[in-house]
Amino acid sequence: MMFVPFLTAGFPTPSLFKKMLFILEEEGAGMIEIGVPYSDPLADGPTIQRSSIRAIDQGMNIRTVLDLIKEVRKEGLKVPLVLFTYYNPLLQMGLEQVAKEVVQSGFNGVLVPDLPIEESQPLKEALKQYHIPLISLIAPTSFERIEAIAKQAEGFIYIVSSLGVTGERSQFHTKVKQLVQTVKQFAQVPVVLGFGIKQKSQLGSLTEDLDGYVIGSALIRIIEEIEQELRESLVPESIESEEFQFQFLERFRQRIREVQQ
Ligand SMILES: O=P(O)(O)OC[C@@H](O)[C@@H](O)c1c[nH]c2ccccc12
Repeated sequence: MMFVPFLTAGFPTPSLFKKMLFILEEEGAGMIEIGVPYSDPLADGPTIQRSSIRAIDQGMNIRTVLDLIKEVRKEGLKVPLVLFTYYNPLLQMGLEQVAKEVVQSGFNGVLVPDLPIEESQPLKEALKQYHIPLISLIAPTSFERIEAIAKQAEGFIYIVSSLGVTGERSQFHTKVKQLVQTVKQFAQVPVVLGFGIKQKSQLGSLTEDLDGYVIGSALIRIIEEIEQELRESLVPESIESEEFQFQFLERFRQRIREVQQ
């Protein structure tokens, strides 16, 4: 079962974000989703939105995210990375340009949550020249639509466990098992599940049909908690200090081990 963390790029600071990518790789992440913070995030719950606001305040946008990833690749990060972004910033940049820069900066896939499959052809074609898959999201919907999306999927399929926005949930929708099995039946690529997962153990028997699980909001909350703890105990140290970052990353590593249990 592949662990697929989601991080908002540049949160809580660009330097800690970069270092967390290396920790996630060391701790066994199979792939990492990198969220470009966006001011009008229709599918993001409150936790992801909070992290986006802070990242935007620190200058994060599609451009700076591509640059950050180029840096971590130069520094030796190997784990596959998926660019997670809304469609508008891509349209503004121009799809041809996006495709070129996505591959140059070292991303391995692209996921655009507000791009319906019916409108995805231009981006898919642009990315195809560089062999970059456009990842499909599947939410609870009709059998026919699941079949259609699953059959054309590239890279992997991301199943959204429930309708609504991202965020931790205490229980999954009762139909999730059925949804996962339906997707799996048609999929030619790996299938991962996301939305509302705090820890691997929560998946129970779903692990039998899945290839991976995504954890987003719970990780953002862990980051906020560690930051808070350290601000209270290391009062004079700034978040940019070596001591703060060292302590932060040690605690982060520990928590990453826990969510994979
Ligand atoms: O936060 P959660 O509940 O762990 O779910 C992952 C999710 O946040 C991440 O994959 C994501 C962030 N923004 C999105 C928009 C749509 C679909 C998925 C996402």
